[in-house]
Amino acid sequence: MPHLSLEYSANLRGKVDFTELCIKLRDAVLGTELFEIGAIRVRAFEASAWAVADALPENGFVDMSFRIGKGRSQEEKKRAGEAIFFTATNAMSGLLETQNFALSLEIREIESTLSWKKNAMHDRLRKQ
Ligand SMILES: O=C(O)C/C(=C\C=C(/O)C(=O)O)C(=O)O
Repeated sequence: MPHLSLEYSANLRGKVDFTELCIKLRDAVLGTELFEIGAIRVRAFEASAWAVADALPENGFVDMSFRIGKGRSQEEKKRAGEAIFFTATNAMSGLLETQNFALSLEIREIESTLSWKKNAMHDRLRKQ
């Protein structure tokens, strides 16, 4: 399943609407037309402890990890990454204007022989 997981420093709570950001990122992933709707999962986790750069208390981060199945070309993976990063950059443009914020994204491929899944949503969504 394409999993987009965000980790963020707790000092961003209240500064970013992470529910809204997850929805925007889901839309961005879907918009690439590289992933099935029923497979997309986006979520955000708060890090209650962090130390970033020069450790100023106002320093914060959002780190995104996108885990996907194998089979897409390098160009397709780059396109997906750019769509995600563009959406996140727009959503957090205010933070990026401060000198206390870092945003990152990494795409990793899931080894299919070491991955198990059942997804009850495909049947419903493939009928639409
Ligand atoms: O292959 C994968 O694990 C990831 C994937 C799709 C997964 C599902 O369809 C699913 O979990 O239901 C992908 O498209 O990258």
